[in-house]
Amino acid sequence: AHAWGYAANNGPDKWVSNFPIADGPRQSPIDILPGGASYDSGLKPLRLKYDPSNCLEILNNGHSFQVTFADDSDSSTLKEGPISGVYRLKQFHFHWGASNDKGSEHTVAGTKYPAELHLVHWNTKYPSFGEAASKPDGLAVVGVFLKIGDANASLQKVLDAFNDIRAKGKQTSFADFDPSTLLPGCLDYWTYDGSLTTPPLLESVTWIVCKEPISVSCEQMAKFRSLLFSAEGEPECCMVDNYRPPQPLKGRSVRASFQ
Ligand SMILES: COCCCN1C=C(N)c2cc(S(N)(=O)=O)sc2S1(=O)=O
Ligand SMILES: [Zn+2]
Repeated sequence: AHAWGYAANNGPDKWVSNFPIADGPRQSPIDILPGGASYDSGLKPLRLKYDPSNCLEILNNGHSFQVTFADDSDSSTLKEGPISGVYRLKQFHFHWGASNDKGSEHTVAGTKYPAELHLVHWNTKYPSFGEAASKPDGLAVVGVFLKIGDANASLQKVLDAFNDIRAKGKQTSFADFDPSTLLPGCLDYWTYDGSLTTPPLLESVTWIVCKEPISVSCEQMAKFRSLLFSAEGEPECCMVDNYRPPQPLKGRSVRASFQ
């Protein structure tokens, strides 16, 4: 069976055949309707503390690129917000479009952003990431929209590593990067219970989507699109449109940390 991807023959509409949970009750992403979200004064501010020395490497996994962190201690963590306990940062990655009119996974009243950042954290009440990934409260992903504007100096550090990871399976060391430099100034957020947006689509994610986007320039978006879905020696296939479209809300409520 061919692996999952984003092409016509293996893309989001085909995932259900190998991953039936694709039609489950708490799938992600969703279209966020600000008018339909309910303000919850009990929601705390996000408490993010990241240690740049935990940054290990950057890799092209064939469906996105990700920056991986050492998660053997509580030095890069997410606390408070809608969650209880301590969640450790495992990796961050992005989703983006072939053009600036699409690319984000979550949408806001139908608005698509050119890209979306995901910071993936796992609940330390479980012994490992792999264990956590299958539990309903196992993961917490912070989503940040990217909007066309000024070049983003922090993002540029990540893009400068792309020449070493252009093809699927390539990886290179990537050190001393502080992912909090990729966060917007205001950390107001929407939150809801959802899933991984890629196979295995596990329904284990507390989603925390920031209302305020960060900036990315057109040139920087072009750099994202210079990556390849394909491995070295295969016909070149540009890594673009690696996003799953919004899924049915199925009765879930979306809460807002702000009025
Ligand atoms: C047991 O491992 C299960 C899969 C592990 N992961 C793979 C992804 N493709 C993935 C996508 C994620 S997303 N787009 O929902 O943030 S988080 C995530 S992940 O949790 O890092
Ligand atoms: Zn993602």
